[in-house]
Amino acid sequence: MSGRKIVEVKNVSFKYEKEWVIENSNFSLEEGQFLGLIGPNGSGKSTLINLILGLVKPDNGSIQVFGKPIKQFNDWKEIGYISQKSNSFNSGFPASVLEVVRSGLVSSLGMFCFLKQEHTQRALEALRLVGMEKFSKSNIGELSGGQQQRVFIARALVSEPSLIILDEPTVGVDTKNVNKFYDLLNRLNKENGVTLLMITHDLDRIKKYATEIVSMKSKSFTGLSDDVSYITNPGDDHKYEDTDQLLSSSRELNS
Ligand SMILES: Nc1ncnc2c1ncn2[C@@H]1O[C@H](COP(=O)(O)OP(=O)(O)OP(=O)(O)O)[C@@H](O)[C@H]1O
Repeated sequence: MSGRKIVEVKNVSFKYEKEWVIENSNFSLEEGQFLGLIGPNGSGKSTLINLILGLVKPDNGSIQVFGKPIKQFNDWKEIGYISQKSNSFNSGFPASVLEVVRSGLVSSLGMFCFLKQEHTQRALEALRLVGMEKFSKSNIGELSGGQQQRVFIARALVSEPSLIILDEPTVGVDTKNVNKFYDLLNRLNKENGVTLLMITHDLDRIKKYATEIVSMKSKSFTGLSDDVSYITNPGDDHKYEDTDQLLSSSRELNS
């Protein structure tokens, strides 16, 4: 790992309405990490992602992405995003796997560009990386949830991002395919050097694969990275029973 910070959240506070969702918190992500973000429902994990993607603005504090203040950052093709809703096409959805993957080029090429043979080749290469090349002509809705998620990884990969952010991507995916999906993420991280930030409730698997685990707690983050501030709140009613156990056992990850 290079140690280069590609996301840096400093002293950030954020509220949608009256109540703070994130309060005076710090978080950072380094190039090459596979960072698992865990925490109870409603603790603010997706909100952190929305802040990093610039979809909502912090009330206080600063956010830097790839070394730039988020307001100045515009190289969005560097970041791929996969949500939990990606894998829910029904069988009638009228797009082929190849079309779905090629649509991932829109952010780098612009809405009205003409797709060329070269773009099709890039899409096929991304499908090959996720082991889905032979499904390129299939209708996306005909695939299983797990296969659809692999296609969405390919769609995120086609613009060659340095960072992929995943928000509970395995919801609704069967166990066998979840295992394959984690293996794929591991390969992308280790062999292709893609940095990963993944929200998950799957403590067992994330413990096995992540290089770093950060937990949302008390509107803030706790974790094992030196860069993540550890802030506790004795009045915390957001208890995540497995978190402490997970964190203590995952110390081995970094030792
Ligand atoms: N658009 C919104 N407007 C108002 N409140 C919101 C909005 N989105 C989320 N919240 C609230 O902000 C808090 C944090 O929500 P968030 O979705 O970030 O949590 P989470 O940790 O991702 O939860 P989950 O694990 O259930 O996905 C919750 O109390 C939620 O109800």
